[in-house]
Amino acid sequence: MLRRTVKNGLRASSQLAAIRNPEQVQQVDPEWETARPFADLPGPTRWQLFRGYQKGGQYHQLDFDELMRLYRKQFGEICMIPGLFGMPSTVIAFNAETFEKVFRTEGQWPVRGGAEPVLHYRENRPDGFFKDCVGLFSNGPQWGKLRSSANPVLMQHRNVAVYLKPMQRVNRQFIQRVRELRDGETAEVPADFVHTIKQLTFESVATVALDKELGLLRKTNQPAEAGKLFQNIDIVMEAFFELGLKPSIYKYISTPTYRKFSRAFDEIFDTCSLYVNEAIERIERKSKEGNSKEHKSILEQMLQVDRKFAIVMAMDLLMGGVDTTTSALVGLMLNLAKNPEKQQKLREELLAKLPSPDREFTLEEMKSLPYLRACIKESMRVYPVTFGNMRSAGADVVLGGFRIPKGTHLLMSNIFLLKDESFYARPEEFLPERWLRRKDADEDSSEALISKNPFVYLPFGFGPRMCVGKRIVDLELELTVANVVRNFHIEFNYPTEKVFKSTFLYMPNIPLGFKFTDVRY
Ligand code: HEM
Repeated sequence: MLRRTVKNGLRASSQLAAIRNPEQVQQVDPEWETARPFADLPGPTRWQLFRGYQKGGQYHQLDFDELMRLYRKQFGEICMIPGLFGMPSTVIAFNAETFEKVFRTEGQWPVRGGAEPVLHYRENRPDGFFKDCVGLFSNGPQWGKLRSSANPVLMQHRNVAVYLKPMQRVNRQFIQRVRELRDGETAEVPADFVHTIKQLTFESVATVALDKELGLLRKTNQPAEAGKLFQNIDIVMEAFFELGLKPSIYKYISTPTYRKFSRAFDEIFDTCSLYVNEAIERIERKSKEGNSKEHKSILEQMLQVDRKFAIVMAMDLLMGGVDTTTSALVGLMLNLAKNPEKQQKLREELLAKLPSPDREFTLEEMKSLPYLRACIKESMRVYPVTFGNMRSAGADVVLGGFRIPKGTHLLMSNIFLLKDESFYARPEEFLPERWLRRKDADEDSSEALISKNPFVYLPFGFGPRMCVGKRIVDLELELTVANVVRNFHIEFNYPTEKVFKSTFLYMPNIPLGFKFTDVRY
């Protein structure tokens, strides 16, 4: 194999450099010859791990981040966790220099593991529907082809305008729903409010992926098949973490969890196909009537690639876009509730742009809300949505002084760095100011408050494989939080210890009895 120096690749200064120049990878690390062998990586033996997971063992029933904390304490900044029962062995790394090196050498088609249950289902579907279109959770050239078709539709700024109106409508329904749900006396919403937030994020993604308002936020007459789709996405996500993160024999014998997962997936497939077919009819009808929109919807643009692509993308967007955004929104509402002076500062920024309650944001207005953006960024630092990022090594690299062969599964966990004083001053505080540029800043901002290393904070991943929903989620979070804060004072009068439980994602784990009182204009 042709081996070149890795130096140039590691010097690249921006994410774009790696995206534009995949040739920088496939090189040999100059430290390789002197590094320690892979087999010397610290970590538990298979037996210690197996024992540890049994009842009474040290790893038994630990939350994901408790487990990470313990591994780090026991084995240091990099360790090797052997695979059990068909799971791949995984190297876990906790420092930013390692992350940078992995991302800089990830190659043209970065490989991310962890989605095996989805791939297993799709590759084994009897009708072979997914044979030549496995979806964005695949790897290699298959993924590369799909992602090149998805990027121009989903990652372009000019397409953001397409989401604005439907998301505004969903937002109006959500505000109305909060008013219906809150208690007449206490103004608190019910403990299961997370369900309503999930409906909101589901509706928001569906307006993009299916070009359809599903009506889940309505008080009555919620369409049955939309409710079923919502439920099935929930089932799939829960089973996905169970099958993907815990040792399981589902690839060899269909376990009850796998059967539940695949049944839900069958129904998701049927409903998404139905909605896409409806959309095709709608679009054709409009076109015949000479009524086609100037700006094509996302689904119309995906249908231009082909029908199968549109269906698979709709499924992937629904899977990727509901729990993640729910977690981010809950975190942000909690941070604003617990920091009323920051909430008020945000409200002042919003009301300065939109002094009247019944007007809606234009795209132009959305562009100049620096404090809102800072609040969102800071909230995902305080309450991260994922524990970090995953890759398979794209080349032979030296990490933490050890040789890591190409293809090794890597889990890069940044959760501890986000709360580390050497990266973020006053790390436990919610300080949106730390993300403001100098011109928007005040006394609470300081360059010293924020990490200089761009690899510490990567909530949406990195490079060509980064979150394909990034543009959607930016608009969705900005619009939703802006509308909630200009309509309501948010309070949360309960403790916030252990608010989130971590599996692969951090999901809310306590009753969410937020108090919403109307803002008086
Ligand atoms: C706050 C919300 C969100 C967060 C924190 C988030 C985070 C991430 C991360 C970390 C990745 C992996 C990136 C990498 O490997 O480099 C990812 C991938 C992905 N996300 Fe998101 N995401 C969010 C919202 C969304 C939304 C709203 C959608 C859909 C509309 C979405 C769809 C996807 C898909 C399909 C992938 C796989 C992309 C690929 O592998 O090519 N995500 N996301």
